[in-house]
Amino acid sequence: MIRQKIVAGNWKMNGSRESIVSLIGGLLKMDGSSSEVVVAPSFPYLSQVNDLIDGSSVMLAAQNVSHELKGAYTGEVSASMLGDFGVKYVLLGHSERRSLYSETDDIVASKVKAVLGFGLVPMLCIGETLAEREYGKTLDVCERQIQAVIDVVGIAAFEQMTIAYEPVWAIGTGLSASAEQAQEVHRSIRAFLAKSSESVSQKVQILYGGSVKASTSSALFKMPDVDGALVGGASLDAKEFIAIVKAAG
Ligand SMILES: O=C[C@H](O)COP(=O)(O)O
Repeated sequence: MIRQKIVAGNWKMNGSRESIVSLIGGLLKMDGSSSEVVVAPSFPYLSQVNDLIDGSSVMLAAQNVSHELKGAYTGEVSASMLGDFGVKYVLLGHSERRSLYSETDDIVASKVKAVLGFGLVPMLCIGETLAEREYGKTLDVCERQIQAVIDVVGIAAFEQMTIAYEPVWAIGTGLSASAEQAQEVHRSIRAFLAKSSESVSQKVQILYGGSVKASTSSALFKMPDVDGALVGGASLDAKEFIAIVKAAG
């Protein structure tokens, strides 16, 4: 099955009104791409970015959401609010949220449910730490993180989702997984999904994230089960990010 590639830039807690005008200005000069290009600014900039990308094919993502739908939850942002600002994708379960903000598999699953309820697309981030890889637990961890979501929303919901495999040891370290290492895990994730539904496993886009750069991206994108990239640091540089999008085709 042919799956469209997605190249998503997770800006994390970076940027200003000014830097965003220049970054999006750079991205909009890009020639047409057959891949879907997505940017994920911090909450305060969603509206600005939504205006700047209006009329282009660039899509908007949020980096987090509340699992609650509305009410007395000071400081939280709901899925319906994200929908109001043109958000299509929501990153969920990023390892920084899991490790720094104690997001458990159950919390991530409830966020996925909230996001799906408003017609947005969860981008479910999964991946193992270095210690887990060294103990041979990579697949156990990825499968546990996915199963927690299947248990709450069901396998069919994965047709409306994307998965980002991001080995924690590769995030922000400059140590990208090799294309072969990524392919091996992506293939196994798809095989795991196939145990619940073959057709869903073939449709779901599985992105790789972790120190993706233009120089390493072409090899990654040649892998049959790598359907794009979730890019952190390199997405803050328009030239580098465009080069990654071009590598995706
Ligand atoms: O969401 C993106 C990942 O955390 C990757 O970040 P990175 O490209 O800076 O390693």
